[in-house]
Order: sequence, then structure tokens, then C-alpha cells
Amino acid sequence: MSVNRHVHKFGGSSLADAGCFKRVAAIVAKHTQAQDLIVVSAAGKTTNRLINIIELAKQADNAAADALKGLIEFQSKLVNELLNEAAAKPILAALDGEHHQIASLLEGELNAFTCNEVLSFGERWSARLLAALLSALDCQADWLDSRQFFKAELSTQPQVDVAQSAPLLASCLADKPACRVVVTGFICSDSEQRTVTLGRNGSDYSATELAALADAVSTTIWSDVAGIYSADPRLVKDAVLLENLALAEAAELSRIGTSVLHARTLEPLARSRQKVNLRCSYAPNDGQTLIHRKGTNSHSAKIVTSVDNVVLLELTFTQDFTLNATALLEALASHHLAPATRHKHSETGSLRMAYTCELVDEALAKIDQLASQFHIQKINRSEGYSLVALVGAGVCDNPQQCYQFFQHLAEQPLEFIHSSADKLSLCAVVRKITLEPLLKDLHSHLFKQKTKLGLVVFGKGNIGSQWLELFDQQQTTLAQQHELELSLAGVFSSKAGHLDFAGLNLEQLDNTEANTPLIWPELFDKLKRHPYDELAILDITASEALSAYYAEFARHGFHLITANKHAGASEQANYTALQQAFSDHGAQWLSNATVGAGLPVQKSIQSLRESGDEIHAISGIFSGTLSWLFQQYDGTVAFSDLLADALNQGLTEPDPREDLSGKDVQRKLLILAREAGLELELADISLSSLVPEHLEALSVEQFLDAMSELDQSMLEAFNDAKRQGKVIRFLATVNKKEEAEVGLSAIDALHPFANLKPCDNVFAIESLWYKQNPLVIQGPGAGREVTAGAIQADLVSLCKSIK
Ligand SMILES: NC(=O)C1=CN([C@@H]2O[C@H](COP(=O)(O)OP(=O)(O)OC[C@H]3O[C@@H](n4cnc5c(N)ncnc54)[C@H](OP(=O)(O)O)[C@@H]3O)[C@@H](O)[C@H]2O)C=CC1
Ligand SMILES: N[C@@H](CC=O)C(=O)O
Repeated sequence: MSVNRHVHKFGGSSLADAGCFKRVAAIVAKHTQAQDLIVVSAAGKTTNRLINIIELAKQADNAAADALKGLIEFQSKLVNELLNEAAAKPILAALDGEHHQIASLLEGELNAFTCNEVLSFGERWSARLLAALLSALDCQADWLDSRQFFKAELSTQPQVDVAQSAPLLASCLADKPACRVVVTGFICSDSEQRTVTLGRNGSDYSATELAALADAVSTTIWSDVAGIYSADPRLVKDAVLLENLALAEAAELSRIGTSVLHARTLEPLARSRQKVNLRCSYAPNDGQTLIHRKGTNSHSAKIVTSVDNVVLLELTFTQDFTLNATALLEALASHHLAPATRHKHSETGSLRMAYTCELVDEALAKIDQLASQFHIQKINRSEGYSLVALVGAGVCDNPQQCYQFFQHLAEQPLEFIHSSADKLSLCAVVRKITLEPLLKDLHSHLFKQKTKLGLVVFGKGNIGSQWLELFDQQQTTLAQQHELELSLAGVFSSKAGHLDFAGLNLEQLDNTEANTPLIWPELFDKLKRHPYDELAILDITASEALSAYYAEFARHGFHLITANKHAGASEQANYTALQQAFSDHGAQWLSNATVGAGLPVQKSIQSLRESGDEIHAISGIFSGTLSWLFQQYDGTVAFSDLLADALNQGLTEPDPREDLSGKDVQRKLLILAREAGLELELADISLSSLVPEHLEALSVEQFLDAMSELDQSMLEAFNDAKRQGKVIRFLATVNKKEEAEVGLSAIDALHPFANLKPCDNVFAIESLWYKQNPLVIQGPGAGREVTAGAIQADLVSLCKSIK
């Protein structure tokens, strides 16, 4: 029966000290199961220390013994820090024996095999110690010396012999059926059982090779970074972790010489079923990059990258330039020595090839060998170049990205640009420069991240539900127009609501139970953990209690869009402090819907004042409800019947006495007066209410039952005015002397305020510039559609300003 094994690999930096070993053991315990294979490198700098010891021994330097003693002490300390006395004892005894063993190896002939044998202790110590630590933590583990099954012959880049190694591995694993197996990375043996190392980046390669041999489902390479980013995050702070990368793209990154993954590591993927995950052992929850073997439909770069210290080899040929240059490139590729990028210049008959400094000597040696076969006349080597590349399937077919790349590179000391044959990369070679600004600039032009804006709505009544529908229709267009990611994150009524940072839609709101109680200040703890770049609160309630939290919204940097008039009409000191708080925290407070619904009243006053005008007076009819009532009331239909109509149309406040009492108009007048630069309090605006005192004390429901009690007084007021050839209208007025009043007036039947459409508001603005003939703004001043539209207009203006 086939086993769904996984391979996990931990590099030396993940095992640098006892704390790191414990972290790795915790990861293994959490992320692996019995029969999984754990590949380890030598702890911390152990391999470098062993190399140093070998060098000292080669020079017969006595310091070799001390260096070895120091290394054994480091390993013993790890054992003592990680294991209890009983578990440590056999390992310390073995270390003691190995100390002598290495010393005698160093005293003997130091050839490639004995040196490799000395080096192999690094991985063996790590594997043995991690297995013991895991077992001590009740996570049964054994360890395995990979020289028992990995077979490879000594060469510059030894390759594992799959045919020989596979059966050997199978029999090794058959001995360890029920535990995790910690396997040494980097080392293998030849046909004579001598130690061979797998060379540069050999541990990652041994992990993917082991996964291929064991038919594992995945290999996870744990290191000190979470995976592959859209750019080097040390240079480009906006770089983002890529969750997925196609194998071809990862291989291209390796091929051009970036240090992310070595090309050899990826080779076994092509002949096995495994996927490769890259994760960070220091922060396992910080995400990962999955390298998969599926093709990709992308037509754009995913990564902007660079390689420093590039060497250029320039070759000229004695004959058949095109033919020989092409054949040479093919020959180099077959020896894994293809250049990172190259440029064929037919006119001069020269081939320029860019190599990383790690590969150039090997490549040069091979070119020397092939020189006569391909009629190479001259090889010129020059140093001091860098390579800048865009990598991603289809990048070469993306005209915008290609254009951006060429534009940016044109300003640099450019040698050449080449697009890879498989369209996976666009590479430029430049004379050595400080790459950071170029990379940042390229990254921000190519991968500008969309700003994420989350919205949390309070109030889904009459206006709120209308706005939710409007938002539902316009969300996609709005996000596209402003290049934003726009999410509806929360919708609350007075007691509870839905909160989901993954985003909500109307269907969820209608068909699922509220998941979050509305309890302040606890809700702040949730809201302040939002994942967006910006969060906007939409207050579509009439709640004074909610408006008391505006300062906190500002303090958290939340933007505010409000239809609620309470804060705008609160005490001057509070109003000023709020404005200051929003401005101090870079947040916006938008309240277009509070006066005149969608009419651009506040905006016009702001614009006049910003342009240098001075507001002298504002007057008019500011209540849609009262406009609706008095434009139509002629004494034939009861006043209370018309009021019921206004209520049904969503014109009135939740409590219609707010309209009838003039309080709602009083608030609007105060909001406008402040917009005009006046400092007033509500109490400074004289008010004559239409609601008799005895009806004020009732609940909303009781008032609705009793509202016919208004009919008689309204009829009298209407008839009184009629007798004088006048009509009754509910007016508001304020002037720069800060005289302000709202109330019912009898005005001439021909007065412009007397002849509006029912529900229309009218605002007459007198100013320095509009002295004799006021600026008049007129139109529907209440109602679901226009008010939802006013809120949406504020949202659009917010989107414009933050994108
Ligand atoms: N009607 C119009 O034409 C205009 C209205 N406006 C303003 O729009 C606002 C909303 O009016 P409207 O939709 O008619 O009112 P509704 O009474 O129809 O809806 C109010 C909503 O707010 C919720 N709510 C009440 N208190 C709180 C609270 N403390 N926290 C969270 N949610 C709360 C209510 O929840 P629950 O159902 O649980 O009570 C309800 O969902 C008002 O401020 C009004 O002045 C502005 C311009 C024009
Ligand atoms: N009830 C208000 C609604 C708008 O603010 C009105 O009638 O004007």
C-alpha cells in the first residue's frame, strides 16, 4: 500500500542553537506524522567550522585540535541543553568517540573522501540529536544516515543515482515502519561506500531527491524566510509573499542565478509527484510559497529580481557565427552551464553571456574545452555587472510590463536586454549600480498593490437598507474605477450585526443570523484588528449614543461617513475636537447626507469659502418632511394623513416628532452655520415646535396613534395664513450676526419658498459674491434614494482620495 509521506527539510540556520532545535521539534510535532521524513543540515555554522578544521589540519596547524575541541563542546552543549541526563548520556559518549575518530582522520591522508567523511559529522550530529529530542517529546523518531541509501559518484556536482538509491532507501525505511525518520541532508556514498557530498545547496537537493525516491507527496523546505516574494523584501518593503509559483517560474528564478532556490533542488520535481512548499521555521504562520507543477495561464511578471556580481563573457567566432553560437549555447545548457542571459550580436559576430560569479569559472573551463569544436576565436571576460530581471510566465507577452521595464532600464548603464525563449523572463544586464532604487521603482510600477478599503455599516433601516442595495449594485464598478479592493466587512443594527473581514454580501445578510453582538467598547477590539489598509464606518442611524464614539473612530484612524446629524450638531467644543481628531489621524469625516440629502449644500458652501467668498446668510426650507406636508396641505385632507404618507415614503426621522418639533431642521441649520464659519450652539437657534407638549412625552408608537391631535392646530394655522393671502412654510434662517431661527411662518403665496415641489428643500445662500441675488440650491431633500445616493457620493469621494 502506498504511503502518503511528506518530507520536511530544516537548514543550518533553523538549527543554530538549542532554542532553534526546540522550535524545529515543535514544528515537526505539529506539522508531520509517523513515516514522514525530516531532512536536516548541520547545526548553525558547523559545516564552516569543519571546513576550517580540515584546512588547519592540512596545514598541520595545531589550532585544528583546539578548533575541533571547540566544535565538540558546542555539540555537547546542544545535547545537554536539549536532553535530560539519561537521554544525553549515550549521545555524549558517542560524541566523545567521534571526537577521537575525527582527530585520527585529520592525522591521516586528507583526500576528498576523508574530508567529506569529516564534513558528514555535521549532518549526522543534527539528525541524531533531533531524533532523540523528538522521541523525548513523545514524538517517536529515529535517524538515518543518508550514506546508507543515497548513491552518487564523486564529481563537481554529484548527482544521486536514482536506480541504485531507490531500493536501498526502501529497505532502510522498511526497518522504521512507525516513526518519523530524521535523515541527514547533503551526504551520500559512492559504490565503494566512501563519503561523497552533494555540493552547493546539496541539502535542499537531497530533500527533493529523497521525496522523489520515497514517492512523497510534498517537500517543505523550512528556512529563515517564508517563501518567495515579489521582490527581495530587504530591499523593497512593499514586496509581497507569493502563495503560488509554477515550477517553470521557480526554475527560471534559479536559472538566472537568484539565491532563492538552486536549480538542482527543483530537478527531482519533474520526475515525481511532489509539490514543494517554502516556509519560515521562525514564523510558521507567516504564510508560504507553494511550487506546483501545473502550467500557468499568467501573462505577467510575478517577481522583479536582481543578481549582483555578474560576469560577462564575450565570445567571437572565426566562422558561421549564428550556427556556432547557437550550438555552443545548447552544449552549455546540456552541462547545466547555460548563462543567466545572453545577447547575440550578429553584426559584430559576438556572443555576450552573463554568468553569476559562482558558475563563471566552471562555464569558462567548459567553453575552453569546446572552443575548437565551435570555432571560438576569442573569449573576453569582464566583471562588474548586475542583472535585473522580471520573472513570470508570459511576461514577454505583456506589453505594459515590457514597456515599463525598457523605460526604466533605458535610464541605466544598460548593456543589453534579452527575453528568454520560453517567455519566462526578461533580463537586463547593467554595469554595476546601486540596484535598490531601480528595484523599488520597478516593483511599485509593475505590482502596485490595490488599497484595501473595508466598510462597516451601522443602521440598516429605511436609508441603510436602500444604501446596501445601491452598494451591492455598484461595488464592482466602484472598486474597478478606483483600483481598490472594496469589502463590506460589517452591518449592524442596534443590538447585533454581521462582521466578517472576508466580506459580506446581501444574501448573507438576509439569510444568516447576526454573528456579533453590538457591545461597546468590545467591538473596537474587533474592528481595530481589521485587515484592510483603510476602514470606513458608515453611520446610517439616528443614534446619539453611536455618535459619542466618533472620537474613538477617529483615534483608530477609521474614516466616517454619516447621515446621522447628532455629532455635527453637538456642542461646539465637541464638534471642533472631533474635526481635529479626524484630521490628526489622517481620517475623513464626510457628512454630505446630513443636510439636503443628496443636494450639494455643504460642498457649495465649502467651495465658496475656499475660493475666498464670505457667507452672510443662509435661509430656506431644510426639511423634506415639512416641505412635503406644507406644499400639499390645503385643509381638505387631514394633516395627520399627509404625515402618515411622509412616514411611509421614508421621508421622516425614525421619530417624526424630530421633524415636527423643528429639532431636525435646527440641527441642519447648525451644521450649515458651522460650515459657513459661525460658532453656534443648538440653543442659539430659536425654535418654535409644532408638537404640543403633551405629545412630546409619548413613545413613538403612542405618538403615531395620537397624531391626529395635530390636525386642528394645523388647520387653524393654514386658515389664518390663507386669510392674509399667505401660505404656511417651515423656514430656517441664520445670518452672520449669528441670529438664527427655525419655525412655521406665513409667507406670501408668490414667494419662491412657497412654490416648491412637495419634499423639495431650498437653500438660499447670500454671500459677498451672491449679495442681491442669492445662490439657490433646490431639489428633493429627503427620501430613500436620494439619501442613499448622498452616502454613496461620500463613499466615492473617499475612494478617490485614498486609492
Ligand atoms: N429619511 C431621510 O430622507 C434622511 C435620513 N437621514 C438620516 O438617516 C439616518 C437613518 O434614518 P432611517 O434609516 O430613516 O432610520 P431607521 O430608524 O429606519 O433605521 C435606523 C437603523 O439604525 C439602527 N440603530 C439604531 N441605533 C443604533 C445603534 N446605536 N447602533 C447601531 N445601529 C443602530 C436601527 O437598528 P434597529 O432596527 O435594531 O433599531 C436601524 O437599523 C437618520 O440619522 C436620519 O436623520 C438623513 C438624510 C435624509
Ligand atoms: N427627516 C428628514 C430627513 C432628512 O434629513 C427630512 O424630512 O428632511
